[in-house]
Amino acid sequence: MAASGERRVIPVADPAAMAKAAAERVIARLAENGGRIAVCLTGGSSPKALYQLLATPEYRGRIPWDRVHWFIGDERLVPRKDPLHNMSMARQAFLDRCAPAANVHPIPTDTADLMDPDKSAALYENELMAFYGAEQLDPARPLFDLVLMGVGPDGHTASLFPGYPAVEETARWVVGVPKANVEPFVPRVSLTLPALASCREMLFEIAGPGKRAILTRLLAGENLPANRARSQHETIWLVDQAALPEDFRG
Ligand SMILES: O=C1O[C@H](COP(=O)(O)O)[C@@H](O)[C@H](O)[C@H]1O
Repeated sequence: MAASGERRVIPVADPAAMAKAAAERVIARLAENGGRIAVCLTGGSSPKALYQLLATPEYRGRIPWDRVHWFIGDERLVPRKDPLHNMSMARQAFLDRCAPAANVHPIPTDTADLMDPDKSAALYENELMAFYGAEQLDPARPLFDLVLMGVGPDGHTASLFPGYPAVEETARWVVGVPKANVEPFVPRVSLTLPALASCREMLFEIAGPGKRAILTRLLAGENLPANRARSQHETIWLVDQAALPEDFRG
């Protein structure tokens, strides 16, 4: 196991192998906790194959669904039916078929007065604090058993974009992200680095040739949000061959 704050890069062949490797890590991490389990999901395209795999007979029976609670690391303030809605993607891929409805914890986005990122963030922060049972994170008792993450082409992770204040937040668990340098942009809500770090494992999935340029910068140590997102315990980057820069290929 990697020491606190360290990151381990695990190369995999392709997106299918990545989904399988990620699914095995999910199962192993869930098996370590005999009580109530908290998983923070991610949006984007990268985790979809993993989510679909978790609903297959091979994996479905290995997950203690009644004990696992599913949160989301960031959300766009769009209606639930919008394809950009991160939790809806996870619901369609596996949660709606497998998880008890009460164990799915979406960021609220679906009423007109909640289309305000700060309001939505405050509500989700309250929900997380109520679930955790405290308003301060205790390093000895992580908020999440597992946090899944992805990397955007500019080095953002969750909805923590380079150069925007949300990346520097140290007190809040969840913040509104009213703007960022992406087009088209819709207001977002994101867990902060301290909240995401409060986990036993942070697992990134990074795949495809479109990720190679940003991965080269990240592996060179550039100060970007995805490089600053580290678990207090174990941080794993699953990277497929197409995304891996030449220097790191075996
Ligand atoms: O904007 C987002 O992008 C990142 C990366 O997404 P991917 O499609 O490149 O995998 C994702 O982690 C985040 O949840 C999402 O809101």
